[in-house]
Amino acid sequence: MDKQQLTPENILQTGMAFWPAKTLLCAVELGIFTELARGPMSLDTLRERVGLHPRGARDFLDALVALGFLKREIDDYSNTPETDLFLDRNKLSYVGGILEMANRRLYPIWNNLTEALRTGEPQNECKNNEADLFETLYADPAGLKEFLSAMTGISHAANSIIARIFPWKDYQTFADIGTAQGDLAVQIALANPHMRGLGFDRPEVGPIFEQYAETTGVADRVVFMPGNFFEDDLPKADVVLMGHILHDWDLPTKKMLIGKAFDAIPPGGAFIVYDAIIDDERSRNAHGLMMSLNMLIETPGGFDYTGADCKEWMKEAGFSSARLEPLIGSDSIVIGIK
Ligand SMILES: C[S@@+](CC[C@H](N)C(=O)[O-])C[C@H]1O[C@@H](n2cnc3c(N)ncnc32)[C@H](O)[C@@H]1O
Repeated sequence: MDKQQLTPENILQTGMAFWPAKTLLCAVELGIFTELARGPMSLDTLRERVGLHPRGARDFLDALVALGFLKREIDDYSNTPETDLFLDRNKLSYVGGILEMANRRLYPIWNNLTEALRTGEPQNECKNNEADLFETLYADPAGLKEFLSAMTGISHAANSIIARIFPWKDYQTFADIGTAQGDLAVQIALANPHMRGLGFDRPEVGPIFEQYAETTGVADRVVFMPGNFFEDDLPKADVVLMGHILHDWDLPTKKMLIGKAFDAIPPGGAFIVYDAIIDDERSRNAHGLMMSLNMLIETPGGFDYTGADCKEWMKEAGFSSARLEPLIGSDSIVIGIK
């Protein structure tokens, strides 16, 4: 290619991408979208409600307009249809939990990516102490709530699709392993009134799961089972699911969990694995590859993997077939049939 046709645009946009990211994350932290969900507001009213100094307020709000997250008509600011639906904390459709966690935890620890790349060591709350991440986060009730809500935020869109595209009519029961707040279990139950299931997770998660199942109206068909997948067998069900579980752990643990899933389902049963699965050529799913870098920063041995990797591990565990199905964005599922 002629050098004159080259531009540095992609390089500069990516290098400076923390500007728009941090602008949006601050807006979520400040509750801008929740405030504007009450109705359009002038600069001064909004500024006072969320506590902004006059100096940066106008540029901040107009930057959010220019980024496509707010609208401004005459002198009033309002949410866009997307920010009103997904970033108002008072709506069940809120996905900002993942952005709150990104702002408070991931943004500072990603500042140590270079160190993680040089040492191979986690850079989060478990840096230099070898503690279990979940035990550490869940020791603080606010940390527990933030993490579980973050999981709903990052998984909700894919959960709704899994609840619709899988042939649920052929099955009766499911067990979602490492269920967090339980959004996948809830979406399956909402979309498939004949299905009954459970969410399996560490005991601390129980009350938040149960409250979510109650609020969403499926508590009669979706229950919580406390457990530890290192010590316990997995609950028996026609379909076992693991969303964002395998990527947290090293290869021997991944294989152990796949083996436990195999033992938990009957012949003909299904095991659904769901992650930001990397394309087999490892050259297109940038989000999946960076999710793996997030596992480098967050865990001692976790990593994301390709569909081919996962299918091979399933076959090794005894599954008779395994297939990959893309979901939305960078997410895919791998379905193993026993
Ligand atoms: C990355 S989150 C994934 C949550 C959810 N499946 C999703 O996709 O949004 C991992 C989950 O595994 C759970 N978990 C971690 N260690 C566990 C263990 N030893 N036994 C059971 N669950 C565990 C955590 O509490 C957390 O809910």
